Amino acid sequence: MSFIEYPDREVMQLDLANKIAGELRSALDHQDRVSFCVSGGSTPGPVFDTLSDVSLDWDRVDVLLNDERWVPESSERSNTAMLKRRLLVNKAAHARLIPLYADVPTPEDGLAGLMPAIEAILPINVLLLGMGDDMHTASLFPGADQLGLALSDEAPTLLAMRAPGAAEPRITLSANALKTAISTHILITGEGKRKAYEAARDLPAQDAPVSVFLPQAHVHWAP
Ligand SMILES: O=C(O)[C@H](O)[C@@H](O)[C@H](O)[C@H](O)COP(=O)(O)O
Repeated sequence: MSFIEYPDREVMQLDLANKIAGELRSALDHQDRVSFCVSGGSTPGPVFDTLSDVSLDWDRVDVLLNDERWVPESSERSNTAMLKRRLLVNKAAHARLIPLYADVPTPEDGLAGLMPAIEAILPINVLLLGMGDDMHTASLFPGADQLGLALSDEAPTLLAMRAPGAAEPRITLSANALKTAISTHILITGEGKRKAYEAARDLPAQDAPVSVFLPQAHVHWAP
């Protein structure tokens, strides 16, 4: 595990984009296809902007979200729409998006159709996680209805998730699926998330789901 502190967000975003590009290129030297699993939310956008214009064999890269809010792409809350605006453009437009949303009423309705394509691209080559002030990551929220299962060895690859801290029903990769990652990066900004990260190191997974990834993660932080 490593904690990398940057003087400002722009330096961090550029450095992390370069690190991820290097890891993807290295994986592409050894595999026909590689998988890049990314967080939604508001923090990773500038990293995606930089990555989208990096030269690599994007047509051999499978991109998927860690999790998704169960909303259509027309919603401003859609992580899929954000990904299509910020990452899957320019050179990276040639990447293949593995969907994490389907136009059915609930995430439970979508699981069976979405799961096979995700299982087919595991293990993850490069994983980019975010974190909330409540120490959730992906949609593994403290107090979530299926958190225990999602953190367990028996977890399926994909689960529906509802939580007091989540504005809408979610779908999320399980901890097991996310922990297949060969390289894990966690991207956080601001004093609140730094304090949350420091607290998470000493808390059980049920209270700090992000903690299960810390031993193998490179945590990138800027004020
Ligand atoms: O769907 C989501 O919201 C994300 O996948 C989630 O896990 C995110 O990474 C954190 O909530 C941080 O979000 P911000 O980057 O917006 O603070």
